Amino acid sequence: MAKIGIYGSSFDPITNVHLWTASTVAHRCKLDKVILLPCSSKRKDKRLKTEDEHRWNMLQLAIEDDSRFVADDHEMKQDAWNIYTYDTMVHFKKKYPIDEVYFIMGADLLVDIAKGEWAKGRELVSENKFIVMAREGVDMLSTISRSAILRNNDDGSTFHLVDKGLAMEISSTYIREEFAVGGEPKYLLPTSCYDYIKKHGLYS
Ligand SMILES: Nc1ncnc2c1ncn2[C@@H]1O[C@H](COP(=O)(O)OP(=O)(O)OP(=O)(O)O)[C@@H](O)[C@H]1O
Ligand SMILES: O=C(O)c1ccc[n+]([C@@H]2O[C@H](COP(=O)([O-])O)[C@@H](O)[C@H]2O)c1
Repeated sequence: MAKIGIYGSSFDPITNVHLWTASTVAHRCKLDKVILLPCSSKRKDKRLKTEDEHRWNMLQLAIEDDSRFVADDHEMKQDAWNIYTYDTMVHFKKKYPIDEVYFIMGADLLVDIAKGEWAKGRELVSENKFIVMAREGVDMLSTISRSAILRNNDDGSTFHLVDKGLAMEISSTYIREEFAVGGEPKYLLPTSCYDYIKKHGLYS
C-alpha cells in the first residue's frame, strides 16, 4: 500500500515554496508520491488570469527532475460544476483503491473549511485524510477544536499537522506583482518557469 498526497493549487505560477513544502511533506510523512493538481480556470470562486495551458506547462518544467512529483490535469479536464475538492478526492480514491490518499494543504485552507466556505465540507472532512502545513498566524489545533465541522468529523487521525520549521512565505501573488511592475522575482521560482514567463510575456 502506497501513501499518496494530493497537493492542489492554482500554481499561477508554481513557486519554490510549493516545491519545498511538497518535498518536506513527502519526506516527513513518508509519501511515495505527491500529485500536484492545478485547479481549472473554470473555477467559480477564484478568477485566474493565466490560461490552463501555461500553468500546466510551468508545472511540468518545475517537477521534471524530481521523480516523487507527478502532475495531474484531472481538475483542468472537468466541467465547471464538478471541480470541488470533495469530488476530486472521490476520483483519486477510486483511482488508487488500495493506497492511502491524503489532501495536502496549508493551515489557511483549514480555516476556510472551518468557516464553511468549501463545498460539502462536512463530507469532505469525514471521508478523507489531510496533511495540514502550518502557516503564520494560524493555530491549527484551536482552529480544529473551535469548528464544529472540523472537530465533529475528526476521528483523531483525520488531520496530520506538520510544522515545516520555516515560515517561508513566497506567494504566487507576489511573483505575479513583481513581473507586472518590472521587478525581479528570479530565484523565487524555478529558473525554467521564470524563463517560460519571460518568453511568453505572462503577468506583464
Ligand atoms: N508558505 C506556505 N506554507 C505552507 N503552505 C503554503 C504556503 N504557500 C502556499 N501554501 C499552500 O499551497 C496551497 C496552494 O496555495 P496557493 O497556490 O493559493 O498559494 P499562493 O502562492 O498563496 O497563491 P496566490 O498568491 O495566487 O493566492 C494551499 O494549500 C496553501 O495553503
Ligand atoms: O472544494 C472547495 O470548495 C474548494 C474551495 C477552495 C479551494 N479548494 C481547493 O484548495 C486548493 C487550493 O486552493 P487556492 O484557493 O489556495 O488556490 C485547490 O486544490 C482548490 O481546488 C477547494
